[in-house]
Amino acid sequence: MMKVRLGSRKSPLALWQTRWVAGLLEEAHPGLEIEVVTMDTIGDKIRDVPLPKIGAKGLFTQELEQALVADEVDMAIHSLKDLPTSLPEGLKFQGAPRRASPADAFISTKWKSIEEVPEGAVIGTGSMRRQAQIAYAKPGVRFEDLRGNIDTRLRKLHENGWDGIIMAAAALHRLEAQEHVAEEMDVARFVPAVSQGAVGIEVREGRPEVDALIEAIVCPETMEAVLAERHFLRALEGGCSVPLGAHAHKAGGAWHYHAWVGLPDGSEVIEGHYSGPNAAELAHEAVADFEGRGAHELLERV
Ligand SMILES: NCc1[nH]cc(CCC(=O)O)c1CC(=O)O
Repeated sequence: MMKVRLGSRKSPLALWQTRWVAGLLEEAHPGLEIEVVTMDTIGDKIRDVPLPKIGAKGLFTQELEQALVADEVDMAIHSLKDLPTSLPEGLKFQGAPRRASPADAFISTKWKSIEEVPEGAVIGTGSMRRQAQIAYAKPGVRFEDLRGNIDTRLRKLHENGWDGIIMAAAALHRLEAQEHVAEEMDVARFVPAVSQGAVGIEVREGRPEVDALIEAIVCPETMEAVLAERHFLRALEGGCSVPLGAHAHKAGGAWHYHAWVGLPDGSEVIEGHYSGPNAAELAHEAVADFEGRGAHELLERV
């Protein structure tokens, strides 16, 4: 009988995701023994500084990667959105189970939808992408930085009397906090972050027995989507936190790819839609198109 150690952050969302992966692995491999090893990351330890100001990549993943390299865990379980597109030597992104909703959720007790929010309203978000997309859709809205786990964010919404906050819909579903959601935002307007809603499994290279365990729980359609989205981020990334979204999904037998970059104040935006039989090819098409339209130069101004 084989045993695997899963590395996880300690936040309620991270633990939910790790236990979900553990359950899928147990179901696929009866008799497999699983241990969950929890740890804090820099992102967990530094709670009061806006993430872009901390300035490093992999704020929520580095300690898990160190545990992988040190052979203290066999798999690191991440919100795939938090996993940088370039990984340390010897590590690889090996798989993702079926993705949940990639959408953002609007949370408010004052307004039923982001559309209703008036000029001068205050929205809490720590994400440059969310700020840029809302500023573009709703000029005149103001922003406050927001960090912390789900409970902290909901508490700040109420304490500060803000008009709303934005969080990943998947996170709220997983923690059964949907009652707070005013609206699941339209992904056609508010293009999700790369890999939002997906859980990613990172492993050491050269361990085929571990790869084989993961193979059984991977969703091929999810993998095609998230790899295509990660390609766009990797090609265009200017800094540690960028106002960039990419969303690939399959519908009606074809892949649809939507890419977005903008300035944080929403004053300039580049957006593209691509369709075809293969998500990876659409990602390459999107990168070439965005490069030709000055996306690197736009992101350098952020
Ligand atoms: N570090 C932020 C982060 N990383 C992953 C999630 C949510 C889960 C997901 O997108 O898969 C969140 C919170 C949020 O975006 O509101």
